[in-house]
Amino acid sequence: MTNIILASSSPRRKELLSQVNISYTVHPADADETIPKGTAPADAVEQLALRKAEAVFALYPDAAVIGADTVVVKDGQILGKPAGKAEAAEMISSLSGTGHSVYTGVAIITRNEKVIFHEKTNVEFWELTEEEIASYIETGEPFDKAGGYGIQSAGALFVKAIRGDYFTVVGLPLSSLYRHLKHLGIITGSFSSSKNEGEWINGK
Ligand SMILES: Cc1cn([C@H]2C[C@H](O)[C@@H](COP(=O)(O)OP(=O)(O)OP(=O)(O)O)O2)c(=O)[nH]c1=O
Repeated sequence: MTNIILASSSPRRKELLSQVNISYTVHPADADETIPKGTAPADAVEQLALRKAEAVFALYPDAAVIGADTVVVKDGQILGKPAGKAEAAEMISSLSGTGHSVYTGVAIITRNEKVIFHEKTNVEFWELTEEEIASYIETGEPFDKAGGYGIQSAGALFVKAIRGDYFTVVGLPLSSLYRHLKHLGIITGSFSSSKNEGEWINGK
């Protein structure tokens, strides 16, 4: 059985893999996350996911390593994590009352295979008041999240409609990841009732 390693520091990605009882450990990737200006969103998330997976695969050549990257795209512009309150306010205001896309790229690397894919989910926000935006920023939620919001927490209140996999927005498209892992023979199609919490093997 191939060991699965999640190359991520994201507590959400870890929680998501635990939710579906896939056995795994976590080793955050130390990868350069800069991408050339003008890179298309789908290419950007795939390249970054691959970089993260490659960085960790170099340490565990017998494992199946999963890397992922998420960005928000509004009017063709890629929004990563806001650097401060002003940028968070700018990002969330730009999403208010309109639609945007969330792209998550995933790379799976094993000794014999390298699979890279992305999923896209469209999200529509209600019109938000300045007060809502300001008080949301005070919660501190925006700063480690692409686009400055978390759909899985209070950011849920901004969402009018969603089309696509919810989990792509949270940071790991679970059902397509499962299908790829099964296709590669890394997991089987059977489910276990015991929850796997996933040990940190580095960092946290
Ligand atoms: C839009 C959105 C993003 N996010 C998160 C998912 C990702 O963790 C983060 C985007 O940053 P990423 O760079 O994709 O991931 P990360 O830095 O958190 O973790 P790592 O690179 O170590 O894997 O934004 C949410 O949690 N909820 C949301 O609704």
